[in-house]
Amino acid sequence: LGSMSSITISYGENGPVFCGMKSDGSHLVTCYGSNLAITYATPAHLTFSGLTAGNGFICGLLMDSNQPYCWGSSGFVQIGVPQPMVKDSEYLEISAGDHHLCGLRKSLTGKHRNTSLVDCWGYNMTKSYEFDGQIQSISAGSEFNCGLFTQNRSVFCWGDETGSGVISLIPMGMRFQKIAAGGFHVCGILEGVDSRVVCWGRSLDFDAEISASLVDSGLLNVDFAPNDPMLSVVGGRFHACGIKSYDRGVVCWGYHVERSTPPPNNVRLYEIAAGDYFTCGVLSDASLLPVCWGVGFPSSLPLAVLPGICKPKPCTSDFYEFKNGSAPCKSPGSHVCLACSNGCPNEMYQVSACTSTSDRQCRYNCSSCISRDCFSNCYDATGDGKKKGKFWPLQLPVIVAEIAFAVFLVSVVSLTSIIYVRYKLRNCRCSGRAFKSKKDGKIGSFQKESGKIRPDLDELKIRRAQMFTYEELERATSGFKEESQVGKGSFSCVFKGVLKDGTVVAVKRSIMSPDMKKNSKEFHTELDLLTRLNHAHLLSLLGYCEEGGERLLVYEFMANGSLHQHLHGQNKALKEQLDWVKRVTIAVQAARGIEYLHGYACPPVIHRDIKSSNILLDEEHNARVADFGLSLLGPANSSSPLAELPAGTLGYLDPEYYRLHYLTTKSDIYSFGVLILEILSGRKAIDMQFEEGNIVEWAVPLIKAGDILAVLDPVLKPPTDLEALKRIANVASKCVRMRGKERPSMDKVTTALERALALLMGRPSNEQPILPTEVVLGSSRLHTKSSQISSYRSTSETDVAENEDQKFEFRAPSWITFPSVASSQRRKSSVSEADVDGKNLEARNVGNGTSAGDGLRSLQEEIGPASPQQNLFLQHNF
Ligand SMILES: Nc1ncnc2c1ncn2[C@@H]1O[C@H](COP(=O)(O)OP(=O)(O)OP(=O)(O)O)[C@@H](O)[C@H]1O
Repeated sequence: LGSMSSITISYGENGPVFCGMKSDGSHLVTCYGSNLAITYATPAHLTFSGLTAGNGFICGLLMDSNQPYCWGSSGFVQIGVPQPMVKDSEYLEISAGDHHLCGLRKSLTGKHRNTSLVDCWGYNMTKSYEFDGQIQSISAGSEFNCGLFTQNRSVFCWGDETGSGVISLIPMGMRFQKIAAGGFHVCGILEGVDSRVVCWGRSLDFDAEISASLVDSGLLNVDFAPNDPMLSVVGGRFHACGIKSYDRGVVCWGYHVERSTPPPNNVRLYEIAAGDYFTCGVLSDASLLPVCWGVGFPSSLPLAVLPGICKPKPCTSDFYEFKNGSAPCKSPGSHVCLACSNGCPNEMYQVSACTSTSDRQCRYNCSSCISRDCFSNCYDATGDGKKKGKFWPLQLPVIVAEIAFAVFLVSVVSLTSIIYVRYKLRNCRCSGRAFKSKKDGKIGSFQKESGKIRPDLDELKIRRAQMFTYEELERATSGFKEESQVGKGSFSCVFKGVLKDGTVVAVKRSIMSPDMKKNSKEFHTELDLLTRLNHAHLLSLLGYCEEGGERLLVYEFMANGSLHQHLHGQNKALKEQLDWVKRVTIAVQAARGIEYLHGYACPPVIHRDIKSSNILLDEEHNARVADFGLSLLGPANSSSPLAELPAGTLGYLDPEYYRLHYLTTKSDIYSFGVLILEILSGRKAIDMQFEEGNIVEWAVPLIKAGDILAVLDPVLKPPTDLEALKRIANVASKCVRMRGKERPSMDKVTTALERALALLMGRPSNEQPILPTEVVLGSSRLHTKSSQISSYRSTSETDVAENEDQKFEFRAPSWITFPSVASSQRRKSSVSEADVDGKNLEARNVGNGTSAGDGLRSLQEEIGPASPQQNLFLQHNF
């Protein structure tokens, strides 16, 4: 949609893609997004002078031939050079709508010099159009196009206006600097100093009844076009955004759905481009990175792009030449011209006008500061004696008042904190004593009864991470001697240790690598996350030590090591120990741990390194997910991915994330799918001793062909009824689908695994909720706790019991804890096993629109016929 630019956004059922011309002056294109047909086909060696995009495709204007070249997929616009192409025709500008592309031919000469030709290709549009008058620029909407005449600065539009009314609503007698078409509307910036925006068309028609009813019902929000002077404007499907002239800030208007990210505050942008439901802009700083807002796209992208098109003529007045150290344009005599800002933001005055090489400069007016920015700037700028003299008399009273208020505030806060801490310390001492007495009394006898030497484990966990000295841990692990070592990771060694009080722990010691920064980062990530997370199937952190260059983490000791050791170790007996019920139980428990990370931690945690060596087993083979060194706090909404460089382990790494750097919780789902295949087959994720070394490539075709027996681990006898394992294999093959969007979410995976486990154990359960975790899975962890509580209660020490109860309350601060309820009980949503077991997943995705989605759909029904692709995209995104 819109006009040709250095950045563009394609949309459609295969997902959005942002493309931009590289910032290095090479005129090459770089793209980012989930439509593989576009990202894979992005030409690596073709150079372009500008870009435009439609539904599922991108087109660029080739630098060499001045002809369009398109890539991606479209049923209407030919990929490559669109045809039919009039021989030797060259274009000044191209612009794409949903399913069409138009190109403005280079100016004609001679007696035709006052005629303009526009060639279009695609849906309902393939034709050469001739217009009287010179056209300066063209801009494409969903199913129409508009042009701006050079001489009288008036706008004309052509195409299908059934849904938009853009042709009949064109404002008369207005002169425009530039125009931008959106889905069903057009906006233009008026000539003159006020550079106001005027929009017309049905999608921004605020009087329409439909808009009013949707706004009233709270399904959509509508903002009105601002009166601010604008430098640039772009149109999305039902919204428009502009860059304000005085501060290069961004403002959007039109419709936006509740869940959409608002335009960023306090950023300055050079250029913007709109997709259908989101918009991106290039930051006006040295980074030249895009930032995005709206629905369904990351908020920042890791690729620097050019902020404007290279044009083969010098910049006119009102424009200045963009320079970023290196030359932004390859061809000599070409320049990127950026519009000069007009005016200055509040509290500022203009110190220099826009020149041919720089924008106008503004400076804070220190005598009328109100905002913090202004104060800090003026404070910094007081090297100038005169200013200083003027500044202090005016601002001194304000500053004195502020300092007095701050001192008062700090005193109140400190006093409250001191009272609170003293109160807490008193409680701590009490519970400490109580605990001691418990240890001497009933509790001690309980521990004796259970025969375990884990006296302070729960106490440690309640206090979250305890700080250990290096000396303590060195002593606990007998000087980190080799015999104490129980495992080794890429950046750490793990030792078994016994603390002074008898607690058996695992101590993870970072290997001193040259990349200390990375070590330290992983250490702090894990420390930070684990002190806040709390779930029966996540490995608990007991403490840490950070002394000099040493980084140590102290965990509960998992007596049975890792799942990897069991499945792939030398000891065959270990493998046989894990029968089918135990293996599926481990899968369910690990799934619950991950489900907690994705669905109950806020914001969600993406583990990024799910694999069998990170699934640890306690003395009863209950699973805990471990190793959070790579984890990231994900976006609250999994439809808006993070832009992250890939990290993880080969064989488990989500291919979509690996190739596109596009990270959501669905990347963990892929790794978990690999883990299930590993559990079923006993094969490693990558094992080159087999002809097909990649477990996914090997197992998925067999599962799809229904040959489950060929996949199952030959070490174990297959169960008599294969149904449960078949279902699990099907879940795995859905988890490892190439496209993240098509993989099930973790709660659906957990439900399916729980039901398969019940089936395997001879309790087919389809409707009734599954028993609480620990009952089905036999973990003693919570039984221990409840028996502890009841044993405390049975004593006369009621105060002790209360204290213990308080401890349980205290265990769940900002993170939700749900250690004992089956996921099928937790979830109110009508997730059925069919979601993952096969039949309804896709259908459900499509039909599961939220109320906002319904709102948009009805809006679309009202304002115009949506193509099947549009419908799909709407349904998918809302
Ligand atoms: N709490 C624990 N109790 C018992 N053994 C453990 C514990 N934590 C880790 N281990 C053992 O140490 C091994 C290494 O763990 P670590 O988390 O450092 O690395 P990794 O996940 O195997 O590898 P990488 O760090 O390269 O991803 C584990 O596979 C496991 O066998």
